[in-house]
Amino acid sequence: MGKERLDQAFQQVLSKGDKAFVPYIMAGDGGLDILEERLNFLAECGATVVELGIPFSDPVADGPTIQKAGIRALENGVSLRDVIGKLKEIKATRSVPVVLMTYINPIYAYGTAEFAKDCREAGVDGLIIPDLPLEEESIVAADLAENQIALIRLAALTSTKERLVEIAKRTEGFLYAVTVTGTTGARSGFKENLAQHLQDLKSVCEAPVLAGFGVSTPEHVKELTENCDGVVVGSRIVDLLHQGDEAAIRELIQSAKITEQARS
Ligand SMILES: O=P(O)(O)OC[C@@H](O)[C@@H](O)c1c[nH]c2ccccc12
Repeated sequence: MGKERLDQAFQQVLSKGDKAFVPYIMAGDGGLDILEERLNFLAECGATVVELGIPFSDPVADGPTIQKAGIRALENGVSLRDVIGKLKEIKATRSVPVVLMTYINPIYAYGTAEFAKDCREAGVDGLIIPDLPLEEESIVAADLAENQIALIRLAALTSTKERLVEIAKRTEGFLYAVTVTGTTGARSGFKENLAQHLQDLKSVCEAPVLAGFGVSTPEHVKELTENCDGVVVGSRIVDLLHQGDEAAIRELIQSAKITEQARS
C-alpha cells in the first residue's frame, strides 16, 4: 500500500531494464463509471502507475486539453469526494497503483486529516499537488506520512540548484521533472539542455526521476528516457482516450519498454 507499493512498482520495471510510463487521466471524463475500465486498460497496456487528475475549477498548471477534460468531468458533477468513493469501491479489483493529482484547495476544503485517511482507505498510493511549494508542505505532509501516502514533488526548470537538491531529497515515490516552462500540453520539441538537466536531477535523487509535460510521441519517450527513469504523459493520453484510439495508447506506453532483442 501507499509509498511502498509505488517503490515496488518502479523497482519491478526498472530492474528489468524497462522505463516507467505513467499515463495521466482526468477522473470523471467520460463519467466515473468507466474509471475502473480505464485503469485496468492502462494497466494492461503496461502502465507502471496511473496519475489520476481531480477536476478543478481553477487549474492553473493545465493547458487546453486537460482543462477541457476537467470541464467535461465537472459537467458530469464529479468531485474529489466522488473520486475517492469510487476508488474505494474498486480497490479490490484495481490492478495498478494510483497517484492523485489535485490542487491544494480541494484538499484543504476536505480537511487534510480526513482526506489523508480516506485516501488510504481508498488505496491511493501517492499525491501530486502542483501548487504546494516546499515552504507550505506542512499543511498536509504529516497527515500523508501518517497514512503512508507518498508526496511526489515537482522539480521546475527554473528552480535554483540548491532548491532542486532539496526537492530531490524530499520527494517520495518519484521525482516529477517538469520539462518545460509553462502549462501541460503537447509541444514540438524540448530545450537543448534538458538532457543535462535530467542527468543533474538523477545525480542528486535516490527516487526514480520521471520527465513530464509535453511528452506525446514514442520518439519523445525514447529521447527523454535516455537521461531519466521514465515519463508522465497527460494531454496525449487524454486526447487518445477521448478519441477511443486504444491502439495508439498501447503503442505509446509500450515505447517505454526495451525491445526483446535488446533484452537478450
Ligand atoms: O499533458 P502533458 O503535457 O503530457 O503533461 C503531463 C500532465 O498532463 C499531468 O502530469 C498533469 C496534469 N495536470 C497537471 C498539473 C500539474 C502537474 C502535472 C499535471
